[in-house]
Amino acid sequence: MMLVVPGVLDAAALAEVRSLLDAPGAEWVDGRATAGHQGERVKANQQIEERSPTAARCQRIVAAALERHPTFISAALPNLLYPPMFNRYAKGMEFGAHVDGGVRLHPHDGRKLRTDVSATLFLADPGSYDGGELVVEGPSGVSSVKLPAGDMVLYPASTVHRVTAITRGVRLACFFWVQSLVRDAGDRQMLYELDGTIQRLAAAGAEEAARLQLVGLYHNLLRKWSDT
Ligand SMILES: O=C(O)CCC(=O)C(=O)O
Ligand SMILES: [Fe+2]
Repeated sequence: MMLVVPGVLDAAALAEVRSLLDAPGAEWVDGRATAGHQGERVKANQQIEERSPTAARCQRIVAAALERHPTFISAALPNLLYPPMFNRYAKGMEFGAHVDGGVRLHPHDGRKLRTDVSATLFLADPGSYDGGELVVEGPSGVSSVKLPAGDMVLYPASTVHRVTAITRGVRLACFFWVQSLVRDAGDRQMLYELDGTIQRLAAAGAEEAARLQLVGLYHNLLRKWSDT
C-alpha cells in the first residue's frame, strides 16, 4: 500500500527543521555513507550525518509529530522507528532504482530493526525544484509522488523505488523506516481499513454496542498479528 499522509509537520515545525538543515554548520555528508552495496552504485545525494547534533534536533521534531499523527499510527502501526534521516538532492543528483535493506542496525544502539514500511517526508516546496519525484514500483503499477512540504508518503519497504534527477533547485526530505507491530503488509492494510471504518461509524453516530464489537474485533486481530 502506498499512502499519502498530509500535514505531518505544521508550518512552525517545518520552519524549525528547515532552519536547522539550512544552517551553515549543518553536517551534510555524501549519501553513500549509509548505502549498502547495491545502493552505493546508484545513490547520488547528500545526507545529514545521522549521529550529528543537527540530526538529533531534527529527529526529535519529526518523531514528536509522528507520535501524535493518527493516520501514521493507524497505517504503520509502529513498533520501532529508525531515527529519521535527512537528505538533499541538488541539480544533477538522483537516487537510482534500489530496494531498501530488509534489516538495519539502529545507529545509536546497534539494535536490529526490520524495515517493513519506508517513508519520505517532503521538506521543500515542490515549486522550488524540478525533478525529484519518488517513483515506487508497486504490485499494482508504478506511482510517482512529489508532495507539498510537510506531507509524507508511506510505501512498502519491499518495493523497488528511485528518486528522479533534479533539473532545477534543491529537494530536501526526511526519510526513515518503520518496524511495524504487524509484519504482513496485507494484514496491516486490513487493520488500517477496519480502523477507518470504526472512525466513520463513530462520526456517523452508529449504535454503540455494534461499534464496540468492531473495536473488539480490531484489537483481537492486532493481538493475533502483532509481534512486540
Ligand atoms: O529521498 C527519498 O525520497 C528516498 C530515499 C531512499 O529511497 C533511501 O534513502 O533509501
Ligand atoms: Fe530507498
